[in-house]
Amino acid sequence: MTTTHQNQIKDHSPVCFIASCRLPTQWGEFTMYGFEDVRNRQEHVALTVGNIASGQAVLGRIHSECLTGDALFSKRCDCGPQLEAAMKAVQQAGCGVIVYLRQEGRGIGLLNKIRAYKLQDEGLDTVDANLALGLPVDARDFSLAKDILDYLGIHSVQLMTNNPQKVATLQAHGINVVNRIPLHVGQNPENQHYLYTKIEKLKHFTD
Ligand SMILES: Nc1nc2c(ncn2[C@@H]2O[C@H](COP(=O)(O)OP(=O)(O)OP(=O)(O)O)[C@@H](O)[C@H]2O)c(=O)[nH]1
Ligand SMILES: [Zn+2]
Repeated sequence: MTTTHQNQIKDHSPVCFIASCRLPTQWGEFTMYGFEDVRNRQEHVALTVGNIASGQAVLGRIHSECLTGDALFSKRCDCGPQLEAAMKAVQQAGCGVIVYLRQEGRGIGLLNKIRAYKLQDEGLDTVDANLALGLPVDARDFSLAKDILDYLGIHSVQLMTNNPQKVATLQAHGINVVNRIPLHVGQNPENQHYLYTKIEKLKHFTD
């Protein structure tokens, strides 16, 4: 199906709404909304529960794609357990949103992330591995999340994250982050150094 101009979220937005459906999961049912970034045909989704457009601050997470952690059970990171915890929390609250952005590997893509993982196997940390490849430490564009939240009628969130940059960037794009909810799950011996580097170099909250 081709994207039509009238699905565009806003005049200036590169994101188009395409379709929505039910998504039953082991934790309960979500509504899944599919979006397309017309610049690069990248596909993103949002999962919602309950009355998200009431004007109240909505419990939410902006999750970045991590094929290895979200789908392949990798212990190198904490992404899978964070996604699971966020989906459960939204279901328990009876209202909320998960915006799932397909910005794999902090935006460098899956194959570059594998290259970065190889350098980490040889001793570099998650930041220096990206730099050694001549790639940005973090190439994600959170403005897409703003456009998707706008489409859903959400202007204010209680954000589940440990990443101060994510909060700051969302605020800068006009999403009111009224509260940050720590999300410390999925620690294991394999991701100990990775989590340490996020705290030391990327200044993630330890709470
Ligand atoms: N380049 C690169 N990306 C990684 C690595 N490990 C995880 N990622 C990606 O990092 C993204 C998750 O970002 P994180 O920095 O772990 O956490 P965050 O989403 O910014 O912060 P939280 O909201 O607290 O989870 C996903 O896109 C993963 O694919 C790595 O070693 N190298
Ligand atoms: Zn991950």
